[in-house]
Amino acid sequence: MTKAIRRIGLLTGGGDAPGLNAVIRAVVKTAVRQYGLTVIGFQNGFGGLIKNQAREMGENDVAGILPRGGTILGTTNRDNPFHYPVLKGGEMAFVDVSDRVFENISIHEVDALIVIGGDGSLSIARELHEKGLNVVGVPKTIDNDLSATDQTFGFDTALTTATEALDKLHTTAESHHRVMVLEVMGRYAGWIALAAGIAGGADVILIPEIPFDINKVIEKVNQRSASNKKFSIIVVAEGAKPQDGDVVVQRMVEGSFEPVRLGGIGNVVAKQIEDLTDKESRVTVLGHLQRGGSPTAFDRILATRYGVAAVNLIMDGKYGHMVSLQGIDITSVPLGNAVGELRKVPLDNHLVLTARQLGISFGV
Ligand SMILES: Nc1ncnc2c1ncn2[C@@H]1O[C@H](COP(=O)(O)OP(=O)(O)O)[C@@H](O)[C@H]1O
Ligand SMILES: O=P(O)(O)OC[C@H]1O[C@](O)(COP(=O)(O)O)[C@@H](O)[C@@H]1O
Ligand SMILES: [Mg+2]
Repeated sequence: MTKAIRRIGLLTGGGDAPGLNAVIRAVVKTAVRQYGLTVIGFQNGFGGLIKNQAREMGENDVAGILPRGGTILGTTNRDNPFHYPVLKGGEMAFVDVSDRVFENISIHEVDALIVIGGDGSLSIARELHEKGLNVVGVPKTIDNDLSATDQTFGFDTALTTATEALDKLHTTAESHHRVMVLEVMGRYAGWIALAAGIAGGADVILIPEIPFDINKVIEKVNQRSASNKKFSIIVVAEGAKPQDGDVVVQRMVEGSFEPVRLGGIGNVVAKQIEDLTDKESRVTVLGHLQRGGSPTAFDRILATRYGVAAVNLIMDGKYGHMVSLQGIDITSVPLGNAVGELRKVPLDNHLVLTARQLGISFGV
């Protein structure tokens, strides 16, 4: 007979996304009210599970956090228990410390763990499940590039922030007859740029999935000038690249599984526009503003539904699964599916087709 569930663990991993607190709140409320469980929150992603930084969480601890951005548990994009940095003879080495995770799980008598994270955190969750831990996953990323769910929470808020930025850039672009470039997040997938570009009325959208030709971008700007539209708005994903070049790397983050941080393509595009046209151009890099602030109503609802469903998955004994949005239903998929291929923008996606019909240029 399977052991009765009395205590569950919870952590948030990877880059934060608006809505994490809404998931935490829903997990605690459902666990406590519906099933009479005790919830242990591990702090700072897998770091807390490795270093035994944990605390019990009751309904009072989650009061008032629904509209708050960030995560009250803290997070990190380091601290992989299967690839953990330690100093050995003055040199940094990466070792497997996953046994510590099992020790701490046992210290807190946790029967099952909920991991809220992106492809990285969910990959670790899958490995821990393969090693015998009762784990379920909740998908998060503002990039919306997890293929096993129709949408991740955080994306709608990031999209709203990017759209508001485009609205503001429009008024100043119009006054100064300038070309305004907005660089948004999205290292492998251009969902934020694409959706915000349509919602914010951009003239050019540059995404990682469609390498661009700067001459085509300039052609669009010049066409607009010729038709008496003296300004243009360009939205570019940080992972966009020219057909004859590569992505622009901003920095390397030591100790990170994926150390490359992108950024700077907006400046490259703006400089080329100034060099090759008679227009002035300015760049805005939206950066982490997209990851901060209060989640939209859509993200609060999605995150809440995910949190409730994750506790139900545990009670159903569906370990090694992740909650997933399929159409309007919350279902579950194996963690293996969740961390397979990233969901990039297909070239025949309805948003791409809509943009093309509106005359928005993808720089090709
Ligand atoms: N493909 C992968 N397989 C295993 N671990 C990974 C992988 N990618 C990232 N990680 C680890 O997962 C953690 C979180 O990854 P990160 O990409 O920052 O967040 P997210 O969970 O949002 O994808 C980091 O500790 C990183 O070392
Ligand atoms: O937190 P950092 O190191 O600045 O990372 C920035 C990256 O994180 C993201 O915001 C989200 O990525 P994850 O979903 O993998 O956490 C990317 O869009 C961006 O490239
Ligand atoms: Mg990741």
